[in-house]
Amino acid sequence: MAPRVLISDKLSPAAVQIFKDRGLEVDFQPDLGKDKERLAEVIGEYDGLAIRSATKVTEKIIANAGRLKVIGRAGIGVDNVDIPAATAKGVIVMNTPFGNAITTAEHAIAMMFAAARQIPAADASTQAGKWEKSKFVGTEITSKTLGLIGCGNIGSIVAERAIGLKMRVIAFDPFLSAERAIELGVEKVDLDELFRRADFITLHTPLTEKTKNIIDSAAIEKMKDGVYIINCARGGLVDEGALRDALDSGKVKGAAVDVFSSEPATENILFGAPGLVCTPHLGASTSEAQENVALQVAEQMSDYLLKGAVSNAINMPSITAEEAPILTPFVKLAEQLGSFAGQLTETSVRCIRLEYEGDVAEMNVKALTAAALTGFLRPLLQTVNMVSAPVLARERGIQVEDVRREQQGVYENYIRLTVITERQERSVAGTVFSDGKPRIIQVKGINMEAELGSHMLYITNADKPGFIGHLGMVLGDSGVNIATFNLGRTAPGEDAICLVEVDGDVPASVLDTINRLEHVKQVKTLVF
Ligand SMILES: NC(=O)c1ccc[n+]([C@@H]2O[C@H](COP(=O)([O-])OP(=O)(O)OC[C@H]3O[C@@H](n4cnc5c(N)ncnc54)[C@H](O)[C@@H]3O)[C@@H](O)[C@H]2O)c1
Ligand SMILES: O=C(O)CC[C@@H](O)C(=O)O
Repeated sequence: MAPRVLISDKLSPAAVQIFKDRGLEVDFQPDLGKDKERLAEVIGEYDGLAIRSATKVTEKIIANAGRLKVIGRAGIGVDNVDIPAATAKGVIVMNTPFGNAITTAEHAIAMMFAAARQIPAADASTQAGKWEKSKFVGTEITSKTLGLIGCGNIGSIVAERAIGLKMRVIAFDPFLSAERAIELGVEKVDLDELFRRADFITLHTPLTEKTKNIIDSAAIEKMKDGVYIINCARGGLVDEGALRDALDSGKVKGAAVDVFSSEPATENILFGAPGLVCTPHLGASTSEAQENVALQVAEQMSDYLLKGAVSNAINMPSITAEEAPILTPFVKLAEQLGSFAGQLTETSVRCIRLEYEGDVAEMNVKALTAAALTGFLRPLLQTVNMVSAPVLARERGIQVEDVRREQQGVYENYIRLTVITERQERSVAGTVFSDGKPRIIQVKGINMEAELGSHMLYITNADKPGFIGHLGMVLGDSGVNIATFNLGRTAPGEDAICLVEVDGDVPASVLDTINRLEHVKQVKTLVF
C-alpha cells in the first residue's frame, strides 16, 4: 500500500504534485492544522504530515499518530513541533533549512529600510492626502553599523546584503568561527559590545532558553540612543513590553517586527507604538521561497517513506538515497547484534560499545549505532526505532561508544557490539557477506558462522561427545524441526555455543528438558 501523507497547512500545491508523482497518496487540507481536535482525530491514518507554522504538532497529536513516520516542516523553525514527543514515538522531524533563507534575509533588509524611512506610516499618510514631508525624516543606513545576533544561514545572507549596502557589520554568535567571520567580512564581537556599537540590530537565532528575551530592558539600556531593532526570527527573542517602553521613550527610534511572542498576533502590546513597523510573519512568504520549501519537503518526505533516505532531520542522522540501499544489510546486522545482546542481557547496562572495522567503518556509523540500539532496546520497548533509540538509551543512563578501525582480520567488514553491565562484558560480532546477508561470526569471543532466523535457540554448554545427539533427540521427540545448526567452541572439550534455528516456538517444557541435559549451562530462545 502506498504511504499516505497529510498536508495540513497552506503549502504550495507543488508539494501535492511531487507526492503524487512519487506514487504517494496525498490529502491536501490546508486549514486542517488550525483545527486541533479534527487533526487529532484523523492523524492516525497517515504515514507523513507536511506542515508550515500554523499546525501545532503537540504531544496529543503525536500520541494519536499510530502510523506516523515523518513530520516535514516546509520552513526552518520547528518550534511548532513537540520534538521530544516525536522522537520518543520514533517519528522523524525534518525541515528545509535553506529553502527560505534568502527570502527571509531580504525581508529583514526590507524591514530595516521600512523602519529607517518610516515607509508604512509615510505611505498611509500620503494616501490619506496629507503630504507630511517634514514628519518623515529618516535615517541613512550607509556607513552605519549593523549588529547581527545570530550569523547562521539567514544572518550571513543579511550580512552579505548589508555589506553591499555599505554598512559595517558586527556579529554576536558563539558558534561563528573566526575564519567564517573573515570570509563574510563581519567583525565578531561579544553581546555587550554589539549593544554598545550597533545603530541597527537584527536578530537571526532560534528561540532557545539562552536566546529568550535576549533583548530585554537591561539590553536596551546598553544600546545607543536612537537604535533600530529588527526581528524577523522568532517572537520571544525580544521582550515586547521592554521594546514598547523604549519606543515610547524614543530610546529605540524604530523597530521592525515580523514575529511575535504569540501568533497569530491579532493584538499585541507593541501595536500603535511610535516607529513600529509590523508584518504578520511574512519573512518566508515569497512565491519563490514557498515553492522551494514545498518541493524540498515533499522530496525529502517521499525519499524517506519510499527509500529510507533521511535528510535534514532534527532527530536522526542523515542517510542519503544513494547510501540507503548500501546501508540496509548493515542496518539489519547492527539491529540483529543489538537484539541478540539485548535478549541475553538481564542486569542493568552501563555501556554499549560498537566497533566498526573495514569497509563498514567508512559508512554512516551513527545510523548503524542507532540501529544497534534499536535492536538492543526492542525486547524492553516494543515501539523503539532508530529515531527514538539513542534518546531512550541516554534516558536509561546507557553510555554509547562507537569506534572505527581499518580491517583487522579476515572479514572485509566487521561489527562487534559489547554490552557492559554491572556484572560482565558480553560481545557479539557479525559481518555482511557479498550475498548481502548478515551473519553472526562471534559470540562471547567464540567463532561461528550463523545466519539468524526468526526463531533461534541459544545454548551454552561444555563441548562433550554425545551432546549434540541428545539435543537433536529432545527437539525431534518434541516435534521441533531444526532449520539450521551452528556450533562454535573455545577449544576441544571447553566452552561451546550452539545457535539452532528452529521452525516455530519452542515450548517451555522442551526448554526445561534441554536445560537438564548433561553439559548444558544455559538455554534461551531468541526471536528476530
Ligand atoms: N520570519 C520568518 O518567516 C522566518 C523564516 C525563516 C527562518 N526564521 C527564523 O530565523 C531564525 C534563524 O534561521 P537560520 O536559518 O539562520 O538558522 P541557523 O541555524 O542557520 O542560524 C542560527 C544561528 O544562531 C546562532 N545562535 C544560536 N544560539 C545563539 C545565541 N545564544 N546567541 C547568538 N547566536 C546564537 C547559531 O550559532 C546559528 O549560527 C530561526 O529562528 C528561524 O526559525 C524566520
Ligand atoms: O512558513 C512560514 O511562513 C514561516 C516559516 C518560518 O518561520 C521558518 O521558520 O521557516
